[in-house]
Parts: sequence; structure tokens; C-alpha cells
Amino acid sequence: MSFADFQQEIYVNGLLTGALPPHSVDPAVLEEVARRRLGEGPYWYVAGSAGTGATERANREAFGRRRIVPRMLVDATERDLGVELFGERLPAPVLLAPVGVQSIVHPEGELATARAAASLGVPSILSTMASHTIEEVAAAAGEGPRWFQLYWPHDDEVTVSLLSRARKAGFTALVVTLDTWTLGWRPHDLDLAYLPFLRGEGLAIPFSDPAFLAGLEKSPQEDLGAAVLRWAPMFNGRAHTWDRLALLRDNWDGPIVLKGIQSADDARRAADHGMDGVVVSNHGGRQVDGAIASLDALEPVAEAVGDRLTVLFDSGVRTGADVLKALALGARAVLLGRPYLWGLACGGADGVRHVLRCLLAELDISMGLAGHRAVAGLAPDCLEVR
Ligand SMILES: Cc1cc2nc3c(=O)[nH]c(=O)nc-3n(C[C@H](O)[C@H](O)[C@H](O)COP(=O)(O)O)c2cc1C
Ligand SMILES: O=C(O)C(=O)c1ccccc1
Repeated sequence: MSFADFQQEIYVNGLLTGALPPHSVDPAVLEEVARRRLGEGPYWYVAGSAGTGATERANREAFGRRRIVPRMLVDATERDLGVELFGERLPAPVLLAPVGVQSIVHPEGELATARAAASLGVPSILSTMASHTIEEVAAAAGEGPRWFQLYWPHDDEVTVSLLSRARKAGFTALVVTLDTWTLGWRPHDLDLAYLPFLRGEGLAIPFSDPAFLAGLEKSPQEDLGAAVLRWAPMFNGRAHTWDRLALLRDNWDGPIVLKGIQSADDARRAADHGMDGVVVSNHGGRQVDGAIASLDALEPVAEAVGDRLTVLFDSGVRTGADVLKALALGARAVLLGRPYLWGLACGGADGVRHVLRCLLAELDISMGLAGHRAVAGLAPDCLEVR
């Protein structure tokens, strides 16, 4: 079955039984529905970005400036969206971005996300700040591919402990997020004073870690305040430096990907330090307001290190056509952020699966109509820049 068949399935169901799709296929409509369900605090936790939102808008504008140039009389009826990442064959060049504390959006949170992604063979990247434990999410992912995102603590014993738990639980690739060593200036979160994890709510992974717990006199259940006081300075307020990557290399025997890279120089340094990949990302515009659009950073990074590192991309991907554009500019695969959380809010695992199927169907159809049989054939000359 191809991803494009989802379109047929929706039409046939509609014609035969009058059944409409369970959720809108339009990401903007789904966001509106989610907004009504979630209420202000949770909605803005997900939707919000840094400062005036200039970088979040720039992320979208950068997609708008590039247009696909479709080619005709090409037989692209049979298509293969598959890619190989670090020796793992994926059905499509898409992963679910790591998102912390998903219990804010749905009680099943990361478990629902992991199940939905696994049902399509897509990796979902588990955040260190997840509201379910590493071991619970691994069980929910079943046979599905598993990647772990590290928020890198300033405590080597906790770092090593998190890495060894993730390896034991079958996570293969490590994504180290560098751009959020402290939270950006986020007016919505500040005005609503809504960030339950700052009170210690929903931090299942750090609060279940043996090395973290070893530094507490009482369990987080008995004394949440003391747990937060240990957690906050350990994970927040201070950046690591390049020389410290050796610790991660020595304690992770799979691929390591640095997330949050926006400069070609930093990408080269990542390669020089023995890293395996980068995610060109500005955290969905949530960190530095006024920062460069992530898509504008992609081509220079891919040109600088595309043959040395696996280049992934996120920030601003909303449609299948967006995925095509990012691949053409040098990404091997993209991470999807906010859109799948709207699916999670509207329908738990089924909602996340729906969002993924829509995105992949549109990518599949757009590839065919633009004359591309495989993602390997996409290159900057498939696009025009305005
Ligand atoms: C609510 C929310 C929570 C996030 N939490 C994390 C996180 O725990 N770790 C991380 O590396 N990135 C986190 N991110 C960033 C995403 O992984 C991703 O970079 C970003 O959402 C991509 O942009 P997009 O939302 O425009 O697709 C978060 C993003 C959102 C919206
Ligand atoms: O909100 C975020 O963007 C984010 O990365 C985060 C960090 C810590 C906990 C939850 C989310």
C-alpha cells in the first residue's frame, strides 16, 4: 500500500458510506479544534514561540519563497518514499520531533505518540522531559523504531544513567538538543504563568532516574519541591561546550545527532567532533526571536557537511509539499513538530496517526505530480526561489 492510498480511502468511504474523515485533513483546521479542546495554557504551551514570533513566521515565509517546479511526461506512478538513516530503513523521510510533557496535551501523551508512529514504521523521538518513562514508551513503541532526545544534564552520573537506560530500552539513535539550555523568552507562557513542569509536574524521566533519585533525601512523590530544586539547575541555565561531547561519544554506541544547528561552521565542528548527524532546527522559533529561518540555514549546512553527516531538518514543516522542499534543499529527512500535537489533542494516538497519514499522502502525491519517483532524485534545481 502506498501513502497516497489514504486519499482514495477517504473518497471511497465518503462515496460508499457518507463517512467523512474522522478529523480534518487541513492542519490549520485541526489546530483550531485543538485550541478549543485544550484551553489557553496548554494551547499556548504548544503554539507559542519566542518574542514577537518573528522567527516562527520566518520559518513559514522561507517555505513560501521556494516553489516546486513540476516536471511532466515522467513516469512517477510507482514511488518509493523510503530512506535509510544510520543503517535503518524507514518507510518515509519523516520522524516525529521530540516534544516534552505531552501529558499537557493528552493523558496518554508520549505513549499515544509512540503507538501512532510505530503503526506506520515512523520513528518518534522521545524527549528527556517526557511525561512517561523511557521503559513505558519503549513498550508502547513495540517493534517501531526508537530514538531518544537528550536534554544534557550538568551531572555526568545522571547523563550516563539516562543514556544507559535508553540503550537498554532499545533506543538506537541519540539526538542531543543544544539550543534550549535555558528556555527562550516566551511571552505567552510568561503572561499565563503556565508551565506545570516548572512545578515538577510530568517529568517522569528525570524523576524516575536512579542517579537523579540518589541525590534526593525523599522521593519526588514525598517532596516535589526538593526534586524540582535538584532538577532545575541540573538541566537549565548553563550551556555545555564542544569539548564535552566526548562524554556522550564514550557512553553511546549508536549514532549521535546534534539538534539545533543553524550555521555551516557549527555543522563542520559537529563532524570534526565525531558526530553522525545534525538537525538543522531553530526549535520551531521558540528560542531566539529574530533568528534566521531554519529552511534558510539548511542549504548552506547541507553543502558544508552533506557528505560527512546525515542532515535532518525541522521548524515550520506543515505539509507534504514542505517536506519535499526541505528534502530538495539537502535534508535526508524532516522532523514534524506542532502539527502532530494538534492530532494528539483531538484524538490521542488515532489523531497523531491521522496527521501523519495526511502529511505522507500529500508528500507522496506531490512527489508524483512533480515528477519524482524517489526522494534521492530531489535537488535544489527542483525548486525555484522568489
Ligand atoms: C510544545 C513543544 C515542546 C517541545 N519540547 C522539546 C523537547 O523536549 N526537546 C526538544 O529537543 N525539542 C522540543 N521541542 C522542539 C521540537 O522538537 C521541534 O524542534 C519544533 O517543534 C519544530 O518546529 P515546528 O513545531 O514548527 O514543526 C518542542 C516543541 C514544542 C512545540
Ligand atoms: O518547550 C520547549 O520547547 C521545550 O523544549 C521543553 C523543555 C523542557 C520541558 C518541556 C519542553
